[in-house]
Amino acid sequence: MDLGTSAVKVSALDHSGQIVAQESFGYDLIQQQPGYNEQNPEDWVSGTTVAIVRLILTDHLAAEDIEGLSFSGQMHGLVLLDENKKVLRPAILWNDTRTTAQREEIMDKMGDEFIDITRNQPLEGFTLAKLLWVKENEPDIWKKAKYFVLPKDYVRYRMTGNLAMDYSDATGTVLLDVAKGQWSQRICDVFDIPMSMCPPLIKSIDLAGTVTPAYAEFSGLTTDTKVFGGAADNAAGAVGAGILHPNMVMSSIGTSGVVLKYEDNADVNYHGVLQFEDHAIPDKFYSMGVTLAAGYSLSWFKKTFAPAEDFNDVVASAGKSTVGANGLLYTPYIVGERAPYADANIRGSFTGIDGIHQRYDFVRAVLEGIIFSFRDLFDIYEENGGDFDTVVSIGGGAKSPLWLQIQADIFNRKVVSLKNEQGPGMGAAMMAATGLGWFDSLQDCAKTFVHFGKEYQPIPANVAKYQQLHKIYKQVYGQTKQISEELLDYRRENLN
Ligand SMILES: Nc1ncnc2c1ncn2[C@@H]1O[C@H](COP(=O)(O)OP(=O)(O)O)[C@@H](O)[C@H]1O
Ligand SMILES: O=C(CO)[C@@H](O)[C@H](O)COP(=O)(O)O
Repeated sequence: MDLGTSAVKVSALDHSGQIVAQESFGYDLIQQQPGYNEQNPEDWVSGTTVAIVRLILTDHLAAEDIEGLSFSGQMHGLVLLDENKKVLRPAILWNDTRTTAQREEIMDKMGDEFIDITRNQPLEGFTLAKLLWVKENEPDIWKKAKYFVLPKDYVRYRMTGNLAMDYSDATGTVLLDVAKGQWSQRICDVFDIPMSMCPPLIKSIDLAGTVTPAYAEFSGLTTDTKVFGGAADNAAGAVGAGILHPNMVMSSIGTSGVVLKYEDNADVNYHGVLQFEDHAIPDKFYSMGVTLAAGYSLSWFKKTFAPAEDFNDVVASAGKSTVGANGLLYTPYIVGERAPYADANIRGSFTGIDGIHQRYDFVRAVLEGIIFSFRDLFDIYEENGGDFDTVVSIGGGAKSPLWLQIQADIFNRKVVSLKNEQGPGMGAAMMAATGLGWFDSLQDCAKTFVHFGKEYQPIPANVAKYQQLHKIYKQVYGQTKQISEELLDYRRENLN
C-alpha cells in the first residue's frame, strides 16, 4: 500500500518481485484557508479498501494468496483519536503550514536541545507543531484526544485493530529521541503532551497483527493475511531504490525533490539543516534534504510557456542549449524552500537573461537549477565527511536521459536509474516479503526485487564547467532573499 497525498496505490507482487496487479484510488485535499491542507482519514480507509476489492474482483487475485501486506505512508500528518480510537478531526497534513507560531514556540522553549534530541528542526510540516496547534486553538478537541498516529498507522489500525507507529515515521513526528530510539519524555514534559498519547513503536518489518474479521468482511481479504509495520514514504522509497548501503544516495525528482543518504548510525549531526530519520532497516538511519519545487519547477515552466507541446519534446529541447544554458541560471524556489534554506519567503529567479537566449536555454537552466539545488545538499554531505560513489535517480525526472547526464556531471558521480521503477510501493512490498520470512533481510530481498538500469558517468569537461557555475549559483539565494521578501510583501498588500 502506497498511501500518498493524492491517491493510494496498491500493488500485488509475487516471490520474484514481479508486479502481478495494481490498483489505485484518489482522494481530495481539504483546503479551507491558504496554508491549510487536511484530509479525511476515512477517505484513506475507503480508498485503500476499494483498491483491494478491485485487486480481488477485477484482477482476480485469490484472497488466500495474499500472504502479507505492508505500507508506505505520506509522512508527518496528524490523526487525533479519542479514548475509543475514533477520529476527532480531519488529519492535518505534512504540507499544512499554519503552524509557524508553534515552530517558533518550540525553538524558543528548547532551542538546540530540541535539535540534539530529534535531529531535526521543528518545521511547520512536522507533527509536534500540529499537536500544539490543536492544543492551543481547539481546546475542546484536545481534551478528548487520547492518542495520535500518522496516516498509514491509522489505516493499519483499521485493518488489524492494533495501534502502532514504526520508527521511520516516528522520527518525522519530532517527538522521538533518535539516539535512544524512544519517545522523548523531555519533549513531552516541556510541551505538556501525555506520553500515553504516543503509540507503541514497532519496526517496519515487524508483524503488527492480522486482518480482523470485520475488515476481512469489508475488504474481501482473509483473516490469515499478515500485516507488517511499513515505513515513511521516503524510507520506503529508499528501500525500493535499493538505498541499503552506506555508499549510496538517492536523488528523487518528483513534484518535490529529495536527496537521501543511507546512514549507518546516529553519530552524524546535521543540526537540523537536513532531516534525519530512522530507516526501515532496523537500527539504521537516513538523512535527507527536500527541494520543494523540483519536478514542479519544470511542470510550471512547461504549463506557462509551452502549454501545447509534448512534455518529452520540451525537456529534450534543452539538448540544443549548452552546459550552463549559455550563462543563464535558475533557482527553483518558486514555492519557498525547505533545504538547505528553511525559508518560506524566498522565491525563484532567472539570472543573466541575455538577448541571445532562446526558450531552450530557459528549459536547460530549469533542469540545471534543480540539480544545483540538489548539489547544495551534496555539499553538506561532503562537509560532514559523507562518502558515497553511487547516486540512484528515481521519480518522473529520471525518465530523461539528458537530465540523468546533467545529474552525473553536477554531482560528479556515477548516476544509475532503476529498471521498472515502482517508487515507495516497491519498498512496502519488500517489507512485507521480508516480514513474511521470504528473505532474511531487506538487503537480501533487494537482490531479487531491485534491478538497476543504465549508468551515467560524469564527463570531466562538463564537471569543471558546472563546478564554476555552482559557485555563482550559491550566491543567488543571499542576493535575492531581501528582494523576495519585499516582493512578497507587495503581493500580500496588492493582490488577492
Ligand atoms: N518525460 C519526462 N522527462 C523529465 N521529467 C519528467 C517527465 N515527465 C514528468 N517529469 C517530471 O516528473 C515530475 C513528476 O514526477 P513523479 O515522480 O510522478 O512525482 P509525484 O509522485 O510527486 O507526483 C513532474 O513534475 C515532471 O517535472
Ligand atoms: O514531507 C515529506 C517528507 O518530509 C514528504 O515527502 C511527504 O511525505 C510527501 O508525501 P507524498 O508527496 O509522497 O504524498
